[in-house]
Amino acid sequence: MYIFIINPKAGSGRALKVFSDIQNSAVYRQMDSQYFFTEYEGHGEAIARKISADPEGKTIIVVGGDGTIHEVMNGLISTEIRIAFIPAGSGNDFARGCGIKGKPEEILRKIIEHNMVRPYWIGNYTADGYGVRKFVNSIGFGFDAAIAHAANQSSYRRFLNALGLGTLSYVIALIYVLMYYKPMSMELEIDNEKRILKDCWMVTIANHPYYGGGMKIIPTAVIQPNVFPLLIIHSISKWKVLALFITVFLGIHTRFKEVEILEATTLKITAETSIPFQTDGQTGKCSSSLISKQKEAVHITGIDEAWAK
Ligand SMILES: Nc1ncnc2c1ncn2[C@@H]1O[C@H](COP(=O)(O)OP(=O)(O)OP(=O)(O)O)[C@@H](O)[C@H]1O
Repeated sequence: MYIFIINPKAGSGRALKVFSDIQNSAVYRQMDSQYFFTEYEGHGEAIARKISADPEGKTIIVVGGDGTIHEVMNGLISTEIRIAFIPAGSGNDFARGCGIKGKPEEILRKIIEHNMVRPYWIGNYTADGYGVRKFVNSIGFGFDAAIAHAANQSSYRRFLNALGLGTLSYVIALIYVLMYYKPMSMELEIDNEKRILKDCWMVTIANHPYYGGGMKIIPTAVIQPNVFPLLIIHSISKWKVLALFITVFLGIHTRFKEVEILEATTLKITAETSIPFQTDGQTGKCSSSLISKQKEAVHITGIDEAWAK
């Protein structure tokens, strides 16, 4: 049984058009399927929780953006269920990271005909000691989270997303946040080794390279169990941060001496003040967080042959 979860708001309404095209396709008519539209923020999580309570023989097909797949993964109570993703959001970094390519109908055909599955290890995090939540693409603390927050709040984001210029809204937010943002003091405990960074701009952990609608924030990130890469930017001038972010688009920002890329199995972040954070583009604030990888992989289907393992 294939169960679609569609976010009608994703991609400024694009998910509705994508799902309507899917329903008109020949492949959809052959499928034993059901569908649910999300009706409010967090509804994707509630639907996924209910479906995955009885996972046998089921595949959830998410039609939406990174926020929708984030909700669905957070709702899963079993990793036995298969997950497929048809990108219809404005960023779609999860699809890039997993090698989900092609037109919606082609992806649907791969889901039902190729039957290939790839394990994917999502991340766990806590914020201020509250229950464990999951991140699918990345979690970031500091400057990048402040940018994501400003972009999410902006009036121009919807308009630019509708024109397919989602990354431009990120760039505008970046310049705006750069004007007022001040680096923070953070204590990092990386696999039990403590470091105090007095002038820390950002710390980002990624399950695959893509971020902010196609930027390769950690170009070397690979889908793997147990270990995650973390990128730290600290002790850098404002103007150099701007230069650094321009080079993110070329993937050469990691050559700056102020950029460190490490690997860890656990990371604890603490700060005296509240730090902005973003998980898969959704934002919040906290003064402590613990990050690790979920032990069991989730099973992703609908991927390109070259990516299947
Ligand atoms: N019916 C709804 N009304 C309002 N918001 C909704 C509804 N259903 C889901 N949402 C919210 O929509 C938000 C945005 O969804 P999503 O991130 O998938 O799309 P996007 O922002 O266009 O894509 P991306 O994150 O890839 O840029 C999610 O955080 C989700 O909670």
